[in-house]
Amino acid sequence: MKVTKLINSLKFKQVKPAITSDFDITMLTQDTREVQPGAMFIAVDGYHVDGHKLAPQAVEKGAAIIVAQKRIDVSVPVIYVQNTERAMAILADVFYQAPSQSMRMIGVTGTNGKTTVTHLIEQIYHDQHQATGLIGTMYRKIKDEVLPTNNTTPDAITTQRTLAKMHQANVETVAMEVSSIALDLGRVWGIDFDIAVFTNLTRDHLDFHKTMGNYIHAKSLLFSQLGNKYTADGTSKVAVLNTDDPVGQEFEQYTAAHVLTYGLNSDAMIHAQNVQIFSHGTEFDLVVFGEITHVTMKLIGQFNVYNMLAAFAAAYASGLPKDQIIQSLEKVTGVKCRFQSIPSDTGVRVIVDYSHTPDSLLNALKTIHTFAEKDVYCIIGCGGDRDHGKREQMAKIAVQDSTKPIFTSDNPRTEDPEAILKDMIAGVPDANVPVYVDRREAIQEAVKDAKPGDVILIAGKGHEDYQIIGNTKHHFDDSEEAAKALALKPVLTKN
Ligand SMILES: CC(=O)N[C@H]1[C@@H](OP(=O)(O)OP(=O)(O)OC[C@H]2O[C@@H](n3ccc(=O)[nH]c3=O)[C@H](O)[C@@H]2O)O[C@H](CO)[C@@H](O)[C@@H]1O[C@H](C)C(=O)N[C@@H](C)C(=O)N[C@H](CCC(=O)O)C(=O)O
Ligand SMILES: Nc1ncnc2c1ncn2[C@@H]1O[C@H](COP(=O)(O)OP(=O)(O)OP(=O)(O)O)[C@@H](O)[C@H]1O
Ligand SMILES: N[C@H](CCC[C@H](N)C(=O)O)C(=O)O
Ligand SMILES: [Mg+2]
Repeated sequence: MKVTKLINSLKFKQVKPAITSDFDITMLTQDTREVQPGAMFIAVDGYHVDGHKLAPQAVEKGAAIIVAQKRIDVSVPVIYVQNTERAMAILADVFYQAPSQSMRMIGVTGTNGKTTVTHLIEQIYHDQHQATGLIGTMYRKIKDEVLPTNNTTPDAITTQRTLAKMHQANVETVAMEVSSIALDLGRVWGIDFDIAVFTNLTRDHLDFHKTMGNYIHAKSLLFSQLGNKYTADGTSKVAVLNTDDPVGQEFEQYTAAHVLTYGLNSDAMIHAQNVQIFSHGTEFDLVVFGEITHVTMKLIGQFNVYNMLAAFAAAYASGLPKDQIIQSLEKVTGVKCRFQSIPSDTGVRVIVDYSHTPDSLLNALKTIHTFAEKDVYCIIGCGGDRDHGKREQMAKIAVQDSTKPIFTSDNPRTEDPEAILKDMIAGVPDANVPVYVDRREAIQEAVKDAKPGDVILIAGKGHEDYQIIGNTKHHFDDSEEAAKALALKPVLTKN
């Protein structure tokens, strides 16, 4: 793409020295390690490194022009802007030819349920014979092609590049997780969302946002940035809000789009009633603008009723027929390592779950209690370099809502695993909870000890196939460890 086209897309800037002849930009990047000849390098002042200091390195590697927000001394032209992250979002959208405008973009935000809801949405549109795309915690997915990801919501350039590939592959609908951190850092400024979904809000990421007020504000940006588009052909913008959550009610005020509300409360436009939770599924009556349909789903738990309602509402907002959406949702068996049982003939049910916040842990345990007959083990740790305040809370929930809590390590990252465990124990000074720093040992001991009829929840790491100790990722997979431990137990003979 010609450099002048990119420069012109930035309304307010200074170019020094002025460009005298137009030339081609081969790539956009914010990372010197990726620079190729003819690149536009965007300098970002990050948490660890200031990209401005690395601009000379980018030039050495062939960058043809730099975007900066601080004065720098380099031998190529510099585009000075107020904020390079905002410029990056705009430039990436223009460079990749605004792919989000050609596809139905559904953004999902909230503390818990984003990965689940995006997968449910993907399933619904897949069943409509639409080509789908997905961006989220586990991967980026273009139809059936799975690409790795570093972040739940990647940086603006990676996201726009991915969206462009999706558009080239004729993807029609994209379900995308939008994290509060991404919203705060402006990673999604360049995306034209059509439907924005709010799941719920409870404590998380306070290491980053510092206060719940800042956290809520970051989440609200998805709705305030949605804009408005009122048309008669069904392409209008819609904010899908869980109004059982007071934060969802608050967000009604922040959006100029149409609002579609959902929840268990009968005030919501789309709501569920008569919820019945079983050990292998959930049933409820779905009420859509007064019309009732009985739904039998394979996903377990009240929290999954909310996820179903969110996905249903998003698809309904885009104009899909109610009965077809329900058919898709009824057949979904689950999302990887979100409340997923490990098959075994031992009579012990092991459930791997990605609950790594107080609220999600509580929901997972409450759900287990609706069907557990005997002991409930809860193997739980807390991530290092993350909010310290949630450690005591999660420890308390494990002790209060399971009969056999076991504390262990999650991803200690650069923290001392023993110190993280101490923070957890401080939340339950009077409880005598077994502690295994080694997560493998915690799983082995629980499985060895459990009797038929018991349930073991292994919480916090879900699909992660690694454990981060220091700065190194070691292979570790809760499901794999649980299966190995279960294989050593006697098979239950049925009379
Ligand atoms: C706190 C945070 O969000 N950090 C993100 C940030 O990293 P950073 O600020 O530390 O970057 P840095 O290392 O200081 O580098 C600054 C700049 O210099 C550049 N650089 C750096 C080194 C070099 O040799 N050359 C170079 O050009 C970098 O490309 C960057 O542009 O920019 C990086 C590139 O975009 C992100 O990958 C990184 O996410 C890290 C991995 C992370 O862990 N983020 C978490 C907190 C996060 O974003 N989580 C959310 C929520 C998850 C959820 O709940 O589901 C998410 O969306 O993933
Ligand atoms: N609607 C919900 N309300 C509360 N808890 C939920 C909900 N949906 C899922 N959970 C719990 O949260 C865990 C994570 O679910 P999921 O991965 O769908 O959320 P997420 O928002 O994508 O999380 P992350 O921020 O880590 O990407 C699940 O394993 C489950 O225990
Ligand atoms: N996206 C979340 C995931 C946390 C998962 C948990 N296993 C942990 O490491 O704390 C984060 O990076 O905070
Ligand atoms: Mg997720």
